[in-house]
Amino acid sequence: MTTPRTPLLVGDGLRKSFGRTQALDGAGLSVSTGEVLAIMGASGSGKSTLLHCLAGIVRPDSGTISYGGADLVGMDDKGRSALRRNEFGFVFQFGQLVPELSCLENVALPLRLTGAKRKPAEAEATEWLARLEVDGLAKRRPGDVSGGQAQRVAVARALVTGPKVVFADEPTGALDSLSGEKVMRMLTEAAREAHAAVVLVTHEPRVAAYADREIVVRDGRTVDRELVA
Ligand SMILES: Nc1ncnc2c1ncn2[C@@H]1O[C@H](COP(=O)(O)OP(=O)(O)OP(=O)(O)O)[C@@H](O)[C@H]1O
Repeated sequence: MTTPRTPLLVGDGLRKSFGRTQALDGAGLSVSTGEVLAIMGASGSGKSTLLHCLAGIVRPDSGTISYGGADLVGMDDKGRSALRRNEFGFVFQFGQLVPELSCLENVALPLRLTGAKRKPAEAEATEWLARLEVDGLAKRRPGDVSGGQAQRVAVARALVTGPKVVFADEPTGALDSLSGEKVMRMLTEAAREAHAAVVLVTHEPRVAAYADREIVVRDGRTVDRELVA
């Protein structure tokens, strides 16, 4: 899993301020197809801002981001939304599932948004729920399942469109350690099988242990884990 591969997503010299707070001060990283990369660091160091920049959610003040050779910083909002919808998947800490929809409808939603008809979308969603071992919850609403189950539904939803990159921001942050381990194992196994890269923000070493490689963010700058004493 650690053989060198062609970088898929590369950020370099990224700077971003919110008012007088400098969240990023020259951060950079690269992730390759099929690679699981953990971004670690203390609270407020800039991890989420870095992930949001790389995912095309937040535009950096300066620096470059290349995705498959395309310039993500210079791309217009329409192009960035299309990329997020078609090429990226997202798993956040909590609250990402639509409460009014069933778990099945939640997983089918990204496919529906890309124009798929209800039946094939739900058939695909059913397969993903089964892979994440939550197919028994298909008809339930997110509010009626456990936190760990909801995160596995969220992982199914992130992967259902066959994304090239999955961005996961503290995906186990609201879970007990046992449920967290299960979510991480399933997320990384499913992503590896699908040859998707994973960019994972976490402050927990146990969670980062599922990654192929770790980088650390300190005061808005990135350092390779191997170089950190
Ligand atoms: N939308 C925003 N508006 C104002 N300040 C922000 C915003 N987003 C981030 N910041 C600030 O930028 C800095 C970096 O925040 P960021 O969320 O990226 O850090 P983090 O390492 O992910 O933190 P945590 O582990 O606590 O989630 C912090 O000082 C934060 O308060």
